[in-house]
Amino acid sequence: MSEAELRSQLASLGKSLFDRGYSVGTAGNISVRLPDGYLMTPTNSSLGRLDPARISRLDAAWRHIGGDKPSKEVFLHRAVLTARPEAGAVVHLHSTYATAISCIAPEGGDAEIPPLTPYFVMRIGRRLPCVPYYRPGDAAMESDVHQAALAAKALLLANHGPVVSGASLVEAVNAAEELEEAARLALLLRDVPGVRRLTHPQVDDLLATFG
Ligand SMILES: O=C(CO)COP(=O)(O)O
Ligand SMILES: [Zn+2]
Repeated sequence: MSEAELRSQLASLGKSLFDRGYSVGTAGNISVRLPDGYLMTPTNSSLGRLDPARISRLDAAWRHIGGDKPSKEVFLHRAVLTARPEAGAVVHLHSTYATAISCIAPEGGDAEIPPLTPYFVMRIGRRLPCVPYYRPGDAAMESDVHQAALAAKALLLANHGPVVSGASLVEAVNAAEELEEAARLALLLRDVPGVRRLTHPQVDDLLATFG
């Protein structure tokens, strides 16, 4: 896809996420890898009202070279995109249920989202690390996020929200939506007795087929 096409896809997917309540106010940010740099949502912008022409442009060294000032979470996106060379995009949201899980999960450990349905396993995988709390935009988070991203496609920022990567922008958005649904199911069924999880062989089969 051309840069112009990616800019308009970013604006329309941002609006779609916003319109369905995955992001409120100016929460969340999205980055897309280009052959010679990155696109990033501008800081303090609503995902629902992105102007394709004003989306921030960074060069291959992550310097701001065009558009509005980039998200304060540049370090977060850089940590994930450098850890995962196959990733083409990163979506960070404050979506309600995944954020709720980020307030329960052990800092520095893995979030307990049971494998209840195939699509969570297919889109996110086996692990969901929870990076210890940092102030939004704190450059000090980069190393912890990088470590977590080496081990998993998606992670949680403690008491903040989910960060999801994908091979393309569409795949990252799909995975972020799937994570939100899995988090919602996990909380809905948290204290319900007799919940059936996918078995280890079922999870292995999904990862071997779609992983
Ligand atoms: O989600 C956010 C901070 O974590 C939003 O920050 P920005 O508006 O700088 O992208
Ligand atoms: Zn945030």
